[in-house]
Formats: sequence, C-alpha cells, structure tokens
Amino acid sequence: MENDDARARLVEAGRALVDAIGRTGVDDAALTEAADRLRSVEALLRAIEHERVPRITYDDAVGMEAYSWQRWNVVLPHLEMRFDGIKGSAELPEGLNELYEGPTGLLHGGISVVLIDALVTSLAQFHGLRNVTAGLTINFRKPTLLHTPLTVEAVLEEVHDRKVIVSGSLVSDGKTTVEATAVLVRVER
Ligand SMILES: CCCCCCCC/C=C\CCCCCCCC(=O)SCCNC(=O)CCNC(=O)[C@H](O)C(C)(C)COP(=O)(O)OP(=O)(O)OC[C@H]1O[C@@H](n2cnc3c(N)ncnc32)[C@H](O)[C@@H]1OP(=O)(O)O
Repeated sequence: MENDDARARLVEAGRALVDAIGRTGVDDAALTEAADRLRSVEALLRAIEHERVPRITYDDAVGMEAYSWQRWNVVLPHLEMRFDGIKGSAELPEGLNELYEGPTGLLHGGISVVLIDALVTSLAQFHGLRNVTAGLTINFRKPTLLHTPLTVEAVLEEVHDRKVIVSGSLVSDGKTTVEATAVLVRVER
C-alpha cells in the first residue's frame, strides 16, 4: 500500500522537474541524457499504474469542509479548498509562475478560469449538488501578476430545481482581478 508522504515527495519532485524542463538552458547532450534518464524513471513508475489519477471523487466531496484539489496531479496547480456555509475559498500563497504565463508577466486567463471553475463546482458539491458547468461568464477586470499570492473565492448565490448559480473571483494580492458567474446544472451521475 502506497503512503501519502512518499507520493507527496514524488509529486513535489515532479513539479520541480516540470519547472526545470521549462527553464533549462543546458546543451543538447545534456538534454538527451536527461530525456533518457527520465524514460527510465517513467518505466519505474509504470510498473504498477492506476487507470485514473487518484483524486477525491465528487461523491466523497459532498459535505467535506476541506478538499485537496489536484494534489497528485503535477500538470495542474494544487489547491487546498475550504468551505464554510455558502462560501468557499482556496489560497495559492506563492501565486503561479511562468509555466502558467499568458501575456508577458501575467497569468493566462484560462488558468484563472480553471481555478475559479474548480472552486465554484466544488462548493456546489460540498452542498450535495452534483453538477456540471453549463455556463460561465468571465470578466477579467485587472491583470493577474505571476508570483503574487492568489485567493480564489466562491459564493453560492441561488439554488433552483436543477440550476445552481455560483459567483467566483480571483483575488491577487488583495485586488479582485477576475470575476465570474457560473450556471451549474445538477446531474444524476
Ligand atoms: C486538464 C488541463 C486543463 C488546462 C486548461 C487550461 C485552459 C482552460 C481554459 C478555460 C477553462 C474553462 C473550464 C470551464 C468548464 C469546466 C467544468 C467542467 O469541465 S464540467 C464539463 C463541461 N460541461 C459539460 O460538459 C456540460 C455539457 N452540457 C450538458 O451536459 C447539458 O447541456 C446539461 C446537463 C448542462 C443540461 O442539459 P439537460 O438536457 O440535462 O437539461 P436542460 O433542460 O438543457 O437544462 C436544465 C436547466 O438548466 C438551464 N441551463 C442549461 N444550460 C444553461 C446555460 N448555459 N445557461 C443558463 N441556464 C442553462 C436550462 O435552461 C434548464 O433550466 P430550467 O430547469 O428549465 O429552469
């Protein structure tokens, strides 16, 4: 049975590796050697593999006051979400880096949207409303800087028969940079 600490170490090393791959300036010989070594690490890991990336399922998430989103996924930022009544929030204390850059020096808008969408849908899930995003309105009010503390916020605004309205925002260093309204529709499974 794998243990969480060992997996956390691996994921931390993986995130550092992804950053290093993005930034490296070493010569072709070193790039080739690195690629070969990574292939052997890949083989080590693939000895036993899950079909899906382990994560908390929607069903498990119902009523959970804290939720660790994409903890084991090096491709996406890890968010520790917290829910309190109709409100949800998540912090990225160091912000995001150049791997998530859109315009020079700024966070890509699609990434802002992923962060907000993850929180608004999870807030609805916390309330037992199993849902998919049917509509999403986004306003990018101010540029979101890289390497700047980020807070994602969500508020459950309206619950109808099948439709749930949740507002969301991204706050960068105390300033709201992105505002969103999500229309979530309840689904059976
Ligand atoms: C991995 C790496 C990623 C990196 C990416 C970087 C860049 C990313 C950039 C940007 C990211 C943005 C990410 C946003 C999305 C993320 C969340 C998801 O992934 S969720 C999956 C996507 N969503 C779907 O697949 C739903 C597809 N749609 C459906 O399945 C159906 O349309 C469904 C279930 C939503 C509704 O269909 P029905 O036939 O069951 O029901 P009907 O009658 O149409 O709607 C029910 C009620 O909801 C209202 N409704 C439906 N859609 C609406 C809408 N768009 N706006 C307002 N109301 C709507 C209707 O008017 C109706 O309301 P009344 O009950 O009559 O009052």
